[in-house]
Amino acid sequence: MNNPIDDGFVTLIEYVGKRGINVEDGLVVLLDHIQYACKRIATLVASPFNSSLGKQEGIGAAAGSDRDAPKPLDIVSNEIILSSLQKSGKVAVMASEENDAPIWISDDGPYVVVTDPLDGSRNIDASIPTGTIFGIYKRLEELDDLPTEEKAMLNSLQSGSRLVAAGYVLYSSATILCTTFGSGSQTFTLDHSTGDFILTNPSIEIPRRGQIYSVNDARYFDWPEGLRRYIDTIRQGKGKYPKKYSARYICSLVADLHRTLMYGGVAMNPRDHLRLVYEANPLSFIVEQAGGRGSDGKNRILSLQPVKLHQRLPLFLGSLEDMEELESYDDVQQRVNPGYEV
Ligand SMILES: O=P(O)(O)OC[C@H]1O[C@](O)(COP(=O)(O)O)[C@@H](O)[C@@H]1O
Repeated sequence: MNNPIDDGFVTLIEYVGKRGINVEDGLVVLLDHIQYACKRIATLVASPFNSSLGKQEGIGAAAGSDRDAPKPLDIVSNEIILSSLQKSGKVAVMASEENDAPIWISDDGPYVVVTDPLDGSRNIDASIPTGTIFGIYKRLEELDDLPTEEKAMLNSLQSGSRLVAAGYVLYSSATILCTTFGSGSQTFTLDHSTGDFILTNPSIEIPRRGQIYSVNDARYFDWPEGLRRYIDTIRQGKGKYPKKYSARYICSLVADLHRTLMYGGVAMNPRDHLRLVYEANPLSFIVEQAGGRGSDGKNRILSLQPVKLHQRLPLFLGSLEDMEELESYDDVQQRVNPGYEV
């Protein structure tokens, strides 16, 4: 018999609280705090007042002079996430793009969180989509007796193959939370009327083939020969899939990946730019769990052992068949990486 009070909708917390999948109670608590932080960030990026943050003394100037300098919203988003993780009582250490070193939170927190709190933030002034990325590991108890700084770093440098969960939140026309707990990938859409993330796709399946490539192709002349040949081939419809590919590039990693998950194809940044620990690893886990592949052009991302917290690498994410074809060109990593201004 149908439950008379069952409205057919499943919220994120109901989903992880056993209606969808079985995860540890501690992880449910942690996710609840992460989703709360992301809802606050969603409000912030859409706020009419966020541009005034850029006028805070010292911050705006730094952002204007250095392309990699944190933008004010990056900093605020970082603080929002840190505060939620602290309040969860479930986190030992947080490693973020915005902090030089990991932040030790609690000796008995069972989890380690790696995050890019606000990716694509240089797009904010134009209201282009942005995103939050996170990955969750278990704390390595065998490191408990090491000095704090050391165990904070080693816990944060776990290989992506040890992720227990990962997610991203896309702040766009809809706010979408995409997760994986290692058994498929799911999406939830924020219902602004109730403040709940509602399950909208319990099992994302990236098409085995797409017809879209996503890359900043102003860099064409800095690309290696293999990558040029690959892109020239697929855009002329001369690849293994005999259709002419289209290009789409938002320049916001989460948005470019989300579209790729929905429609198939490849999203790439062939130069050493994106970060292994808190961008490539969590997103590769999600893509693999959706049936796709994440690679640096040669190796499976999740098999790489991080050696530095802010380690950069070329990143290719997408449909299985497109990725196999791309990698068969061998020489697809952009080795010259001149300082692009925009
Ligand atoms: O300038 P490129 O090589 O096109 O890089 C764009 C990529 O950089 C990002 O903006 C991230 O870089 P930042 O962390 O420096 O903001 C991604 O969102 C985007 O996909």
